[in-house]
Amino acid sequence: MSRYPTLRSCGYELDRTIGTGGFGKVKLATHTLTGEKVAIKIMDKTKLGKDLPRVKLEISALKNLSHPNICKLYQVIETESHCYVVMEYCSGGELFDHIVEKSRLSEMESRMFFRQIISAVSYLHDNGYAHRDLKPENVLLDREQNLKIIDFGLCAKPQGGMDSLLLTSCGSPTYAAPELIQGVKYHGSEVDIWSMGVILYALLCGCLPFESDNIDELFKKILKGKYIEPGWLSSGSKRLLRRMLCVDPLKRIRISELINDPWISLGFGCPPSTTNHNVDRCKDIECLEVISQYCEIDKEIIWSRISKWKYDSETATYLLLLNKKKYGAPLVLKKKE
Ligand SMILES: O=C(Nc1ccc2c(c1)CNCC2)c1ccc(F)cc1
Repeated sequence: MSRYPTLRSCGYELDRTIGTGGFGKVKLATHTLTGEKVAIKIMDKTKLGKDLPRVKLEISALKNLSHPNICKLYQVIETESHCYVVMEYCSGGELFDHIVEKSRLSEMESRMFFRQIISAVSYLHDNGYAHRDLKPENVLLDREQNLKIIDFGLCAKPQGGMDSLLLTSCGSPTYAAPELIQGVKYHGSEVDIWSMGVILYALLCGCLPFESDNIDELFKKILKGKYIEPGWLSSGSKRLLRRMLCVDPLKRIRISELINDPWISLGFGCPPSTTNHNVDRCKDIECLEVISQYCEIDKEIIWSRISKWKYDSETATYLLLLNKKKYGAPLVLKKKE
């Protein structure tokens, strides 16, 4: 009998563990009705303690966000003891492992991934959020090598909007901006730009710009902002890295300049897309028809329930059917036993 009977009764068949973190573990699972694979973050609420607000924050952020490069939330299941967060499965795993496998990426492949990060982060900032924990481990790949940002447990949506200052020092020091580790007030958008610079460096160089086993040494390196520029870097990529890994947040490149930087558009002829993406909130008659036939309920009634976006089993079934449609899988639901 599986250790999580709730999940089986909620329509998921659990598979192997694909990730573990401070909050709990992530297991691969199959959504029985659609046969789609999902990733389920399993958290023991009694053990979460001070981290419980982080989980709530991540869930509320994900409910408001819908973008092709942000990992999708399908369903939230809460019991007395556990919280289960059903997410989009990113079968390509961590971008970090992809870089390590190839030791470093070509300028073109780095640019292809980095444009997707820019698109996701500019969408985040336009919606008043700062991620604050951007790092290669939080950037996954789906089956078509599309990039997906995860882990919004440290994201901030400052009341006063993106121009108001934050103080909480958070995220991993290796990727954290100088002002964040100094504990001075900072803008969420500016620390995200710095972390994106660390990710771009990792893509192009296959290692990290600031590293040390000793935390004080690491802090000194970050505050100095000096890093090695390997010989293979083009002048365009060196210039961009210097603009992103700029110790003074006031002189650091802004997301609007980054989008229009010539290095970012090389070979693409246009800047990354920054249009608002709420495609998942659209009314898809075909998917509604499939659910309506399965439940034998009128599709307008189905839509009136789904369009409340409660992230319950109906939301999950609808979004997973949308997924199947997107990559041309047959729109069928498994017959009731
Ligand atoms: O899909 C996820 N992780 C994942 C998927 C595939 C693989 C891994 C992690 C790691 N090993 C290689 C294969 C995932 C998705 C959402 C999430 F919040 C956390 C993790």
